[in-house]
Amino acid sequence: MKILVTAATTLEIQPFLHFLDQHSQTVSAYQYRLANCDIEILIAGIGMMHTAFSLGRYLAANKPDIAIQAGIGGSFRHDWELGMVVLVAKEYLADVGAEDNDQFKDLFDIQLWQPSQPPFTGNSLVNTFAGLSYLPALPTATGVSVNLVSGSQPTISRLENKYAPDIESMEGAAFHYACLLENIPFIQLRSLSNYVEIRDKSKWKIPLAVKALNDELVKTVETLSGL
Ligand SMILES: O=C(O)c1cccc(C(=O)CC[C@H]2O[C@@H](n3cnc4c(=O)[nH]cnc43)[C@H](O)[C@@H]2O)c1
Repeated sequence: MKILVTAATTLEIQPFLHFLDQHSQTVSAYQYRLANCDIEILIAGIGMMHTAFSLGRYLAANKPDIAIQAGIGGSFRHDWELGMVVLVAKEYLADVGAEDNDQFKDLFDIQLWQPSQPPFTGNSLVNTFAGLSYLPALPTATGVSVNLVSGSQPTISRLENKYAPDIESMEGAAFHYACLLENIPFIQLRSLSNYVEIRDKSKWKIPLAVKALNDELVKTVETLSGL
């Protein structure tokens, strides 16, 4: 089995890379052999443009049996604790569109995209989890992907009213889009590093989120590898 693990930054999956260095055979840079699995790492960069380009280039030359995106993200849900890990079931592109005075309209609203045009289901990018031999038992979440991290009450309310999101990231939608178009079974794991609120970096819990994310990533890859 060939597994692709992709992240925006090395920092987010550093403990997983350490695990691979200790427990697998290194084939070449960012390529490992663990039990009966080939594992490739793709550090795609922050944001949807970087993710789409990196993944598009990778998937043009490779066909993994499963792709896993691992990253930290912001939570709209204040009843969810920071450090919790979720499985993202659907993604919205939440800041691509047009402003109409004080209203935001996405590309479906202004009919530049049609609902359910491939690979969308309605106006979202849905993971049916088809073709996966294992699915981590985690809470599922609805994600919004943005270019501009939300940090004002009007923006947060707009996103909550329009998409009812649980979490926010800067890459999830690009990952879903690429995997759906290429028919690659996929899993997006996100751990909650912060709440989506007026920006206060001092409240972020990045080390906690990275540890929880990587514990889950190791478990997932070990299970997929039959360990
Ligand atoms: O300094 C900032 O204001 C800032 C804002 C968002 C993210 C960062 C990062 O350093 C991490 C980038 C990475 O993290 C994901 N992420 C984490 N929290 C959020 C969020 O609340 N909204 C959107 N993205 C988030 C994101 O996917 C990036 O890859 C710094």
